[in-house]
Amino acid sequence: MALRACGFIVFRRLAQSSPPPDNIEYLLLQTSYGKHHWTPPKGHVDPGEDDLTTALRETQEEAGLGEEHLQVVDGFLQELRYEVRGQPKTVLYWLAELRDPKMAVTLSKEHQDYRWAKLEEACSLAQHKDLQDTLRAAQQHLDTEQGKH
Ligand SMILES: Nc1nc2c(ncn2[C@@H]2O[C@H](COP(=O)(O)OP(=O)(O)OP(=O)(O)OP(=O)(O)OC[C@H]3O[C@@H](n4cnc5c(=O)[nH]c(N)nc54)[C@H](O)[C@@H]3O)[C@@H](O)[C@H]2O)c(=O)[nH]1
Repeated sequence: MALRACGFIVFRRLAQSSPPPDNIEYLLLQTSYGKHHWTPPKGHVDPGEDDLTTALRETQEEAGLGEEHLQVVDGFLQELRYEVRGQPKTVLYWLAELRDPKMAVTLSKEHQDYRWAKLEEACSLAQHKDLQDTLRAAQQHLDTEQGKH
């Protein structure tokens, strides 16, 4: 059976020091195992768990950010499919804004570092094209939303 994981592209908006889109930073975490790759908070769906619950649980466990700290953005959900050690894996990412941009991130043992990165730096850390495309889609979504107000 395919592996399945869910998580959040978490972003924060900096105070109006820089104009959009440079006021947006994305949260990436670096694993403390394997090749020390960077991804947004996410993880495997537990048996019987629904996808959004997994995304919230993993974001709490991996970054210390709970549902009450996040504002989920309507209308954004991306599905990635790739192979891990010969097994197909599906990853779903929702998009959420950190309500208090100054709130600290608390890592678990699974990660050794984190970064709040603007789009281009986030894409360079992400390395995989599908994750880069997802980050760009998030930025596009936020740009469009911002244009409406
Ligand atoms: N010691 C050790 N332990 C490990 C290792 N591995 C796992 N553990 C244990 O598993 C637990 C994690 O449990 P959860 O948190 O529930 O799951 P996830 O969050 O899903 O975490 P994973 O790391 O399993 O999965 P991915 O992030 O998907 O990385 C897997 C591969 O895919 C590449 N990859 C990553 N992202 C993308 C992408 O967007 N696009 C594409 N195309 N490729 C991408 C990436 O470069 C890598 O090569 C940990 O507690 C460890 O105990 C390991 O190598 N050594």
